[in-house]
Amino acid sequence: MTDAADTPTRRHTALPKAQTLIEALPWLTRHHGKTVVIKFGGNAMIDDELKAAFAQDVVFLRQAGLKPVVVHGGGPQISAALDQAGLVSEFKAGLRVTTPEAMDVVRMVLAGQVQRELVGLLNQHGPLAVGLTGEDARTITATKHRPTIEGERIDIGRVGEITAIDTGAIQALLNDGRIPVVSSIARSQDDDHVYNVNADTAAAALAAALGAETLMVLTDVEGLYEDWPHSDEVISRLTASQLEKLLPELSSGMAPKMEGCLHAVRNGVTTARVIDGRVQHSILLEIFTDEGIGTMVVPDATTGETT
Ligand SMILES: Nc1ncnc2c1ncn2[C@@H]1O[C@H](COP(=O)(O)OP(=O)(O)O)[C@@H](O)[C@H]1O
Ligand SMILES: CC(=O)N[C@@H](CCC(=O)OP(=O)(O)O)C(=O)O
Repeated sequence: MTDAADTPTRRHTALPKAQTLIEALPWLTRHHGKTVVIKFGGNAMIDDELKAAFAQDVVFLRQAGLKPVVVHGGGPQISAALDQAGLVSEFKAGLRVTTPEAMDVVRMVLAGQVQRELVGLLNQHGPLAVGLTGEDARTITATKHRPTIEGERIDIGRVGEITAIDTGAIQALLNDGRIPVVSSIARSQDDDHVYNVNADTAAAALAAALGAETLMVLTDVEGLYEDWPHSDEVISRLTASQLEKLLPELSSGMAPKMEGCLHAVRNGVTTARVIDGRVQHSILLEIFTDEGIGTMVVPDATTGETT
């Protein structure tokens, strides 16, 4: 009698699965115990299936022995809520002009809606995710940010420039096996109010402060385009110095992302990657296979292969 495990059909389906698992072994070994900060952009949260796949990937990383920290955005969601409240959305230097009334909406949408939804999706897999904002346990402290446009410093309201990160609460959650989900709102070092911080900037600052191995930024394009918007040729790899030269040419949402990547790799993070959040399971493909896509930024001194 033939053993079921030996039937041709069984061999046919089981072997490719085993090969896929074995292919992941070097990456599992390399990343075990490492902290990965994942920025999930508002524009990448476009449909329910993608959000569910994102949650699966993050839980997979946790179960594979990595320490994922999620920092989420919510730009489009904030714009929709402001619109509903009859408040205008205006961006200057890539940042939302945030009046005190707009700040209430930003806080409500990020901490009360987007973060809650992600925590809920992650916790469908177990009691893992804990949501916090930069206000909690003084995780992110900021002062008023005054960007310079055409040589002039401008006032864009309650937008924060990060002055300090306290990683204590996040480290405690990681040590307890939890997945922190952080909203990019900072406590003010100057008054009792709070500040709106760009989520890419917050993710990069947290990655550096946590000594993360990887910063992964999920967005709604394939990576950094060489000649945007004229071509969709993706730059696959950049050193910190090469990126620094490109920064002045970058516009809109890409500027804070790439500034964040530069900050991260200049402050101890081994790689910073911008990847396409519209591709299901893009996190797993990036971490555990050689199918990595998107743009990878590495520190200047890196000569060896980093995948
Ligand atoms: N060089 C570039 N390469 C790719 N995208 C760019 C570039 N410059 C600007 N962009 C714009 O940046 C957007 C991503 O930033 P953003 O809208 O803030 O997304 P997120 O919500 O993920 O943070 C892209 O959809 C694209 O419109
Ligand atoms: C100061 C500032 O611009 N804050 C952002 C915070 C959310 C964010 O960054 O969301 P995305 O990652 O989806 O763009 C905003 O108000 O839209």
